[in-house]
Amino acid sequence: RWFRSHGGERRRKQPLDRLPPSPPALPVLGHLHLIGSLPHVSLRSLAKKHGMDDLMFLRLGAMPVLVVSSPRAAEAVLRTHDHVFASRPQSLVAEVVMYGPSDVGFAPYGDYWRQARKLVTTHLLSAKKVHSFRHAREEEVSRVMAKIGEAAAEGAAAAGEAAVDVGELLSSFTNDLACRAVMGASFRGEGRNKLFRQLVCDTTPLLAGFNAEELFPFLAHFGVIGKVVRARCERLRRRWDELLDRLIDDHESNENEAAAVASDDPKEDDDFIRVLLSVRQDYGLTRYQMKGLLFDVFAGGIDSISSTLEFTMAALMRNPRVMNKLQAEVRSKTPKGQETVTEGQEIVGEADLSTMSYLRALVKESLRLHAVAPLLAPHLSTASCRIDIDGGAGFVVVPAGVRVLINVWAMARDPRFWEDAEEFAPERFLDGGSAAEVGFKGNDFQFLPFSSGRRQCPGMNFGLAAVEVMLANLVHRFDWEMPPGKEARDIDMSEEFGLVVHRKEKLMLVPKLRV
Ligand code: HEM
Repeated sequence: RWFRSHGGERRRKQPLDRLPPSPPALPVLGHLHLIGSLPHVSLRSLAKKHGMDDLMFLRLGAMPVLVVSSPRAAEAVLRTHDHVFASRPQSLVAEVVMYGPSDVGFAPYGDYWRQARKLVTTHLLSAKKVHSFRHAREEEVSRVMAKIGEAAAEGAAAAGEAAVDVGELLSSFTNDLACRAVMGASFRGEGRNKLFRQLVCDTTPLLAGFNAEELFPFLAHFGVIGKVVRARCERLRRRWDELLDRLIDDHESNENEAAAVASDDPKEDDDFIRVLLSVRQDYGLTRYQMKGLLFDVFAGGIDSISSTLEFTMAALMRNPRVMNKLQAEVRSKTPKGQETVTEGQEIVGEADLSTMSYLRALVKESLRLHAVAPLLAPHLSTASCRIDIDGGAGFVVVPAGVRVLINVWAMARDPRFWEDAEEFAPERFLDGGSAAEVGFKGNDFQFLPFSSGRRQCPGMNFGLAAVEVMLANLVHRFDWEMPPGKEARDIDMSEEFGLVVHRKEKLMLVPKLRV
């Protein structure tokens, strides 16, 4: 229905329910054949090619999709009409693996999500709670520094070059950090950290979106695909249950803990399971819901931090000018002999980071060019919504039940909003720079690595604290070189799409102890 009669006896034609513009589509597939292995890149090209710079309406198989490609359209969706677009598409994977879903990330917009999110932001991921984990973070950083130190010493002793797999080191660091936050210092016992790491690796490919059963839901209901996916999800769910139930049981059966939980409000440095046990009654939490909330820490927190760190190290290697400036800042602000000593290692402590403005600008620049969630997580419209981004001239109507992909990657590289958009130049975020006022909080819609509005990442403080302290230490203690025969300018920055985008190629670097 494009037109309806309007205005009584004199029938004038008025536009009605004008969907956002759409490129030509094929039967059955819709626009699916136009999406390559990196959907954010394909969607940017498609929007450009057809001049659909703000909003574009697609059909991927049976799935209606709204693509948002400009800051003003993002503002309309994430701020003006946030309440309409704050839900999540439901899927078999979310239902089976995420307990309902009972986690925050995949829960549909509504009372449960509101309560769960309040719990998580108040008790698990608040700035105060993140600060209380600073010693734990410093200890985990010290362990990584010790490992790299050994590799550097081996390389020096053999007069050779001992390259380390930077991604492997960093993902084991963030996995251990998440385990420690969830279950406390005992997380290495029985190799629990390794079990979680394996489980996260096996689960994340299923969460990437664009699964066949979501694109063609009739397959999930009637076909063999549905059965296969369900069986796979149920196997994973059993493994999550086994690990999480054991941890919760251990916490519950510890007599001291039980007493503390019964009598006290959560304490500052309590691990997440203890916190959840202590607020369980206030929030009326079931065990399934507790497990759902813990799931988010592993699904949301591990890869996002390690991938950010790995892309940043790769970008630093390709830009020696920036690396030198960062090292100069970190080293001058934490001179030798004034490091924090943790676990026998001299490290840059978190207290030293507050004056490192170049470090903060660098993290912003890295997340601008390498947002680890380039399309955010998919949003879903829960009602029909009239969007007016053109001051009255160009309103469109988005129906209920449409999946929304916000291409923050494209906006962060758009020359209309950034000076020298493809340049890696942290200076733009420093005082006097062209993006000096642009921050992480979601008020600048051309820069949304943590999103904006109701569904904005609640783990931002947790994530940034880990990224900053690790980066500062990686460049403080070591100089980094390429393995023999390789040039830094040849480091391939290609990505692999998923719930979190990863580097396609391993980053192998040679650490040299700073002299
Ligand atoms: C550098 C690190 C991180 C980045 C760049 C990042 C980015 C994001 C993004 C882009 C979203 C989607 C927002 C949307 O759909 O509008 C998100 C959601 C979320 N993140 Fe993060 N994140 C990071 C770290 C973390 C950490 C450490 C945790 C938890 C420990 C976490 C927990 C979550 C949760 C629970 C959601 C879902 C929120 C909701 O649906 O209400 N994130 N994150």
